[in-house]
Amino acid sequence: MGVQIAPSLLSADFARLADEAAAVAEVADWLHVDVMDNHFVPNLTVGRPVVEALHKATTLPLDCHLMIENPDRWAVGYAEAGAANVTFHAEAAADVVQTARAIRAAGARAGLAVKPATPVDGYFDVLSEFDMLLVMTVEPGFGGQQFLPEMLPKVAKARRFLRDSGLNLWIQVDGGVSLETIEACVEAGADVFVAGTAVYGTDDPARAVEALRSRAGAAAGCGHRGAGR
Ligand SMILES: O=C(CO)[C@@H](O)[C@H](O)COP(=O)(O)O
Ligand SMILES: [Fe+2]
Repeated sequence: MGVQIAPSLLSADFARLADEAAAVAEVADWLHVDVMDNHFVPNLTVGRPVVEALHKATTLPLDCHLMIENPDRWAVGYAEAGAANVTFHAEAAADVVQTARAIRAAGARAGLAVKPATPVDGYFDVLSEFDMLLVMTVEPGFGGQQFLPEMLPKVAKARRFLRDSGLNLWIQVDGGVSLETIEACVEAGADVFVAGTAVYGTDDPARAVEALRSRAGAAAGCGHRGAGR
């Protein structure tokens, strides 16, 4: 599995989402859409109608990160809306396995996200139900926060477990990922990189994606687009 770069629209211009998606369409692997409900996190962004509209507006696979309560009820709707990946928070779900199965049955990949304070070990026994593990490298809720390097051992531990058990999941990192932090993430075992500020906070988002890919690819030894499974 190669390096995947997923620019986060959270740092884009919300009045021009289709244009912002188009700006990275030739160079990104996925487009990361942060769904926040103002309950699970103290911020409110977009929901299913915007995901449906984006699905029509871009060819990029949509990587939906649900920061919402009761994903057991709502997550499947994002798969039905056309998301390629639907990732929900372990802390918010009553039954992570049932929810993952519902997402997969609706045709999307399932992702499990953990907040910085949540140990990952408690979920090792359910990872076979998932396509991706998201290790948050900031407290979820806002873009532009400082990367938490103390999350890297969590990534490394998860990668070791996946290797030892022969499971083929992506490990995504999200929060404060930049040219300064991406190499350490690769070295810890991450292979999917969400970047908001480091992409849309620049004058040239496409170039920023390419720079992140080349730095991650150099550290991983395989950076070309489409190198994923
Ligand atoms: O899920 C989140 C925030 O909760 C992220 O996806 C942010 O959008 C990342 O933004 P940067 O830290 O890259 O600016
Ligand atoms: Fe996110």
